[in-house]
Amino acid sequence: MLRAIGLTKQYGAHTALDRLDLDIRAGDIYCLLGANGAGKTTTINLFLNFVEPSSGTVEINGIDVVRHPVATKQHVAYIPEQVTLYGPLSGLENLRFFAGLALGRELPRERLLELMTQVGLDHAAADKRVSAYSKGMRQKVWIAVALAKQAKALLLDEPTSGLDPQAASEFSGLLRSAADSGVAVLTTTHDLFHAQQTATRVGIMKRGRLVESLDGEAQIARTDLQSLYLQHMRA
Ligand SMILES: Nc1ncnc2c1ncn2[C@@H]1O[C@H](COP(=O)(O)OP(=O)(O)OP(=O)(O)O)[C@@H](O)[C@H]1O
Repeated sequence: MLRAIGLTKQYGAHTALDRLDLDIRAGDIYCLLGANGAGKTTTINLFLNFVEPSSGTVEINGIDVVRHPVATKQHVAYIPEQVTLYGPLSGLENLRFFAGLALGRELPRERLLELMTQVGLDHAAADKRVSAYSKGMRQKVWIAVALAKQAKALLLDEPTSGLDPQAASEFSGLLRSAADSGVAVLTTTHDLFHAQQTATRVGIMKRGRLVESLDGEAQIARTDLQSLYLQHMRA
């Protein structure tokens, strides 16, 4: 679903991403780890066509992102670190607006409420102004937009930064249910605990290169992720 082949991004003489190969399938939750500047956000930005590759290929659902940027965007939802919503509007009104933009049609209130409930926002919360929402609640609205859009792939940049442990755990649950319904998830994170709890696959990046891959929950569960991570950072 999310595929990178020899994906490389140069900024002048600096190689931000160096021949990345990734194949993230429906149902995967792929957590990309790495120090500041390792190339994680660059990877997400390439999938979103925010930047163009210097070489290599990037595909969503088998479609080339560079050649068909509009078609590929229909299959993907993106949740940035800082979620932008309209503060004076309620969560439900925000969902109506952003889901409407994504779908090109307005969803009825019952469907919007159903989506809000699905992401753990009850009717009272749905009708509250977003300016009173916590970061976790704001992210839930974006997950609801992704569900409304029936996105096949979900891209997230450091989604748990600034979330308290309970909100982060709820967020993990939402990612897992999205993956269980066949969504391919790619998320960057510095939160090793979140990765260990949530991922079905883990990649560790260093200076633009993927230096470690863990495949499957069993392998992740028996790995001391922190030791492995620090070992790579020290090497
Ligand atoms: N627009 C740009 N122009 C020049 N260099 C850039 C640009 N964007 C990113 N870089 C460089 O590319 C490298 C990778 O950056 P990237 O943002 O992908 O790292 P990251 O792993 O997401 O880091 P962080 O954890 O801090 O978010 C860094 O050295 C960064 O300075």
